Amino acid sequence: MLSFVYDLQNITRMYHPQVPLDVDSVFWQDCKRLGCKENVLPLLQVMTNHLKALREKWNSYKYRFVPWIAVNLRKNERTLRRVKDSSQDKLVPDEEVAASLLTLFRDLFKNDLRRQRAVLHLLPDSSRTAYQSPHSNADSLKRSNRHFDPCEVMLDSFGFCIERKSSSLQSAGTGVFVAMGMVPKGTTVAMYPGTVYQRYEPVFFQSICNPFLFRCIDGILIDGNDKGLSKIVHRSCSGRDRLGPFRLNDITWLTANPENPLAVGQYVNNCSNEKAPNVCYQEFDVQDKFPLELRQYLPNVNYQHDTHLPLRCVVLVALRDIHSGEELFSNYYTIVH
Ligand SMILES: C[S@@+](CC[C@H](N)C(=O)[O-])C[C@H]1O[C@@H](n2cnc3c(N)ncnc32)[C@H](O)[C@@H]1O
Repeated sequence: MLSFVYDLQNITRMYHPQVPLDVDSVFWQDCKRLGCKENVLPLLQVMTNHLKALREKWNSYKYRFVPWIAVNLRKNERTLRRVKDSSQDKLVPDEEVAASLLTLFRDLFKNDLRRQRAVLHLLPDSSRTAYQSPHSNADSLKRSNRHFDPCEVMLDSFGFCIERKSSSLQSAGTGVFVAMGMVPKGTTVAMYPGTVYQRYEPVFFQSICNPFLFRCIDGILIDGNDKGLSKIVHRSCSGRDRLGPFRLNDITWLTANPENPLAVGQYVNNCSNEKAPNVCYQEFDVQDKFPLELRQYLPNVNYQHDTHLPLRCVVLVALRDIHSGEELFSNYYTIVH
């Protein structure tokens, strides 16, 4: 045992050279009084640090560990979202979601006209005129002369904007907050970006150590991880799906400054018994009539090229009015009865 303790002390010395092992501390005196031949204080410090690191890792991982979910879900009743039928999962109609996205995407497009010349050139006259039409209010006039930050555009279009920053929950990493303005109940607050996999498509390697895999009710998966293999796959699929100058999806959500400011929904944290959910996920299939020039802001891409299915997106919708400074919390688990 003592040799084991001795080894650990040497390890402590290697990793914590600042820990004085032979200090004549009160603790060491107590150890000696208890008959210990070695100073176990550094050993205890190392063990405490390791246990702390392990506990943090577990706290962050447990939400993906199926046995933990099975045992604990019912204990945390508040963290469950229950819907009677999968058809009742949607809080607001698809038309409302589409209208919100179109409003924001049009404003983002107008804000970026200088870079959109090649696309603009190929649009029918009516659409081109609509994007280039003189603006009515003073704010929009200013915008026509200057390129605004996407978050400013969002604030102008929706009356609020969101941002990523350190979560208000301990050891929950990054979260998403309402940075400015107020989000009315039923509004589309964010989008869940990522590569879309049909239920039969391979996702094993991308899923390793990946907390960003979102499973839709029908089994479609969205990989919202902005690092590693997931990032490479998303970039590759996005580069593949181009139509001349028309980009059909957005890859800037993989960076710190997404062109579509909604595309940070993958960073929304799970609610807890203390923090009630204020947003919920809602699936949204992009229809063929969605304007080609605005698809460049869609943060999702199909893994498979020749799928005839509409592109699956997931949006987060406000469950109540959410005020500036509040963090967004969703339900990671929806139970369909
Ligand atoms: C989809 S990610 C959310 C973004 C994450 N916060 C980050 O910074 O990468 C899911 C992970 O966030 C962490 N998380 C989410 N909700 C949490 C909560 N209520 N308490 C602690 N950790 C949480 C867990 O590590 C979980 O695996």
